[in-house]
Amino acid sequence: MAEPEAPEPGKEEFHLSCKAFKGQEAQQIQKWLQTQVQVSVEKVTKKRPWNFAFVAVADASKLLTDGLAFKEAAVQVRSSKEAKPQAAKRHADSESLPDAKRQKGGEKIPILKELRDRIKNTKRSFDGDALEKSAPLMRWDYDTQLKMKHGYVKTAVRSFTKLALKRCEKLGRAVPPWCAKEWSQALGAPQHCCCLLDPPVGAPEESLRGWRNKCEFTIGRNEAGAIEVGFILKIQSDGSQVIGSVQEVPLVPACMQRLCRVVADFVAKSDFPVYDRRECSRRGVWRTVLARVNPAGDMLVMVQTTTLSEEDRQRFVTPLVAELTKDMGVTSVFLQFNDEVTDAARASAVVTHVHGKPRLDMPMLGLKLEVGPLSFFNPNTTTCRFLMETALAYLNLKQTEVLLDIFCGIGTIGLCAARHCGKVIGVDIVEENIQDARRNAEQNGICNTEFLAGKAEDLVPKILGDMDSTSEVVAVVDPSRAGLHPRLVDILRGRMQVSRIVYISCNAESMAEDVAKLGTSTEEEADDFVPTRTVAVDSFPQTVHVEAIQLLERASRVPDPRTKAPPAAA
Ligand SMILES: C[S@@+](CC[C@H](N)C(=O)[O-])C[C@H]1O[C@@H](n2cnc3c(N)ncnc32)[C@H](O)[C@@H]1O
Repeated sequence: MAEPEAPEPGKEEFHLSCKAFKGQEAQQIQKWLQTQVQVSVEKVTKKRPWNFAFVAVADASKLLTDGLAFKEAAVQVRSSKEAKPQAAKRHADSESLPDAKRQKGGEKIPILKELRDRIKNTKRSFDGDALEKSAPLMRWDYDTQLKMKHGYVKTAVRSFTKLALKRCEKLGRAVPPWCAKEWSQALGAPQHCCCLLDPPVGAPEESLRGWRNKCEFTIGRNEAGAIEVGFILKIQSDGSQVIGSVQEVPLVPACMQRLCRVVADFVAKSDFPVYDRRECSRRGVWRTVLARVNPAGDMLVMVQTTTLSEEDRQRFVTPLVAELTKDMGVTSVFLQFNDEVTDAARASAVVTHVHGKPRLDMPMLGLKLEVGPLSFFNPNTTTCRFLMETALAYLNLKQTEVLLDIFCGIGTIGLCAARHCGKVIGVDIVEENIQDARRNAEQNGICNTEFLAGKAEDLVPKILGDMDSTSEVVAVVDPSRAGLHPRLVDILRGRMQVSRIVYISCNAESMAEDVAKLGTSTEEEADDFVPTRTVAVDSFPQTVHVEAIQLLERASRVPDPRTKAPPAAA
């Protein structure tokens, strides 16, 4: 974080700090100084997240009185000269920053896990704007962000052995060899890591901003009560929400920022009210807007309302479509009806295609993929390519192998991998994803794929059970944040046809739990998995999120780095 600009020389300058300053604007501090403390203010330097400010005042006597308080919280006052030597310590002291870790070269890299935990704990009482909420890493340059993410994934890799040791103790079994310190040392892995860690894959300069290809905006009211289309900032105790503008949010592409303004104007002028989310009401019409954009700038938009009669629907659909399709690149418009308490509609909610093309083209590694409003697609088109390339390198497929693409979405990984292997079998719980995957295979002339809808934990045992024992299977798993179902872990570990697993995760902490389980079955003699290589891929610049790719191989195929002994016969 940049230090605040110091006040001009020659003025009486003070460093004020107070926990209630956090989230306040400079004008609020200035107003308090003038009206409550009654000092004449020359200058206030303060940024919103900081809990401190630099002020220059004409008469310091009132500032230096005991018991100075802002919103009933004590204010500490020091002269700026006195405060300066503290500046280096301030990163760690500030309530808004995670503890920093000093690297060998003297550079300080904040610890991402602490920031993530802090954000999780203050979710409901968040007191900032949409920029701070959705782009909390903005204050660090991108190089530092990438180091923070690499460090976070490294911490997760370090926990593989700790979690495996705990599990072995619980199961009363011996610890697998890859947990030994000597294993890590012989491999030349980073300290306390049981496997190699590749350099992180970052986003290119041109896609550090406006990278989201899909956003879901809420239609509601901002702090001042005006209609706003943007991100939820706060949920109040009565169920109402405060919506923050996305006009300054760097992850949102300019076309979607414009869309939010256009929809807000349209809603403000419409005869239908905004949906009131308070528990005592839960009435109204306008709820959310979903937008997807492709690299060509074509946009798909889905507007969610409560269920309307055909007559009411007709009253606003034509003018809404006219407004949306004026000059924003909107090529598809959908409506969704949702009468649930939350805006997360059920899979059975009615979705109607009301204008334009029914699908949006998403090019990927030479393929032409198509997505609908509800299909899953990686939210960052640029880094999705890097993610696919890295996953393919980790998969290292052979023509004799079958790729099991578990949690396949619209088939992105499987379709990119299809020409490198004998067959792809994809599984996803969402029927629309599977239909898209089949259509995508057909449109790209890919004939060696099969996509099945259902729960992975139910379908994968059947798929592997139907294969003969000599089949060579490689699995790629890309689950949601919760990680793998225990039944899926057991089946992947227990079926010897599965020789490698490439685990793609948006939550390295749940992945670590699964890696420990895949590496330690109840049977000590079993040929369990060994984590062999990891990499962080940053698909989410400016946010606290990162993807990790982990390769796991059967112990019998991994040479022991301590003895350089060849792998045991598979
Ligand atoms: C992180 S996405 C992965 C998408 C895909 N691999 C890609 O590259 O675009 C997780 C996917 O898991 C699916 N899913 C969630 N729970 C599931 C389950 N129990 N069984 C099968 N699929 C599931 C979701 O529908 C979603 O498409």
